[in-house]
Amino acid sequence: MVQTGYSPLGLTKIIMQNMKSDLKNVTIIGSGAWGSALADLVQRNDCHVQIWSRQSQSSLAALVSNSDAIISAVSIKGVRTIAEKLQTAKLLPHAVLVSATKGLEPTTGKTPSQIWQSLVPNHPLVVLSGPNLSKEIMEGKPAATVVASYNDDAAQFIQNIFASRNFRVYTNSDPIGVELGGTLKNVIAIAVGACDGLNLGTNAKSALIARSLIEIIRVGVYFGAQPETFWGLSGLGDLLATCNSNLSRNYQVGYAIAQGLSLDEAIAQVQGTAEGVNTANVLIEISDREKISVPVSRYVYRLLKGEITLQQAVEGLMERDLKPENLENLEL
Ligand SMILES: NC(=O)C1=CN([C@@H]2O[C@H](COP(=O)(O)OP(=O)(O)OC[C@H]3O[C@@H](n4cnc5c(N)ncnc54)[C@H](OP(=O)(O)O)[C@@H]3O)[C@@H](O)[C@H]2O)C=CC1
Ligand SMILES: O=C(CO)COP(=O)(O)O
Repeated sequence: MVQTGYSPLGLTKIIMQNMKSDLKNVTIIGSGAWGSALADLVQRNDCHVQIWSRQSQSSLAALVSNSDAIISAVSIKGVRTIAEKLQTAKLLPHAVLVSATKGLEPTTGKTPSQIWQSLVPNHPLVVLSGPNLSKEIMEGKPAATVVASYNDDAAQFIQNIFASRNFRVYTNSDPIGVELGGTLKNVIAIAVGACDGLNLGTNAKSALIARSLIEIIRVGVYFGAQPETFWGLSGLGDLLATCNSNLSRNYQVGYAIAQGLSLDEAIAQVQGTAEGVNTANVLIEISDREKISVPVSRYVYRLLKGEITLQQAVEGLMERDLKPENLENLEL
């Protein structure tokens, strides 16, 4: 992602002015679980927050015309439509866009930030991702996240908007890595939910998480991410959160399948969006095309497609050819 069309120095000045003024205007797009939690966080920080969803009567263009920060928390299927709306809207010149979606676009294989960047290139873009189960955040429990951007000033601006006593916010300069950590772990959370649903034990679960992190890094490197980003909050951190909590919708999908439910039944039972199902499809298309080895995600994909049973997935993973652990060569 290359930021074009604005002056970083000008942005710094405007951001500093904004930080000093009492009230920042923030628009959150998406009133689902995550949009609502993010709105709650921003509200704690003396910001004027407005939430817009596709059900709103108000015009999005009118709402964002005075926003210092515009935060998109819709699921992946809504990202392009929303970005297209903002493409034609008149935004404040210094407005910062924040993408909080964890998914991959089916038709293009693009990440949300890539979609935003291609459609609204003249505004700084920040990716927000981390181990952030919305229910815990709504309950005011302590959590940490990452705001990543190629533009340091924009990342710091968003850091200040969100940071509070209960929400620790780190900046990072690898947005694509931060974004993919949050996106790809959703597929793994399905695998781990199934592993727990089958009661396969802590050794199996730990092996699954550790080996999955390696395949997440391989995909990340293909997308141009820094491998070390995945050891942080948005990679390992989010993998642990999502694979260890039955608050995770993706984990719930895997668990339900292990209880004998079909994928459709599992999705129907889960409240809200489980992005890992679609992400598995897109990821396998990419890994087939680019010859990236993603064994765990591939078994999740085949399981969700109904090509194999869960038992066959477990056997298939255990019976793969023996090989070195090979932590130095993560591109393969
Ligand atoms: N919940 C969580 O703990 C976290 C979620 N995320 C990510 O945030 C994103 C949203 O998740 P979450 O809020 O939990 O999901 P929900 O299912 O609760 O909400 C989804 C949101 O996306 C909107 N949406 C869906 N499709 C479209 C569309 N075609 N056009 C416009 N808007 C659309 C929905 O609008 P409507 O209400 O009108 O249907 C709703 O606002 C996901 O990518 C998720 O992975 C990230 C971190 C934490
Ligand atoms: O991304 C999340 C936590 O960081 C939310 O996970 P689920 O989408 O699986 O609920």
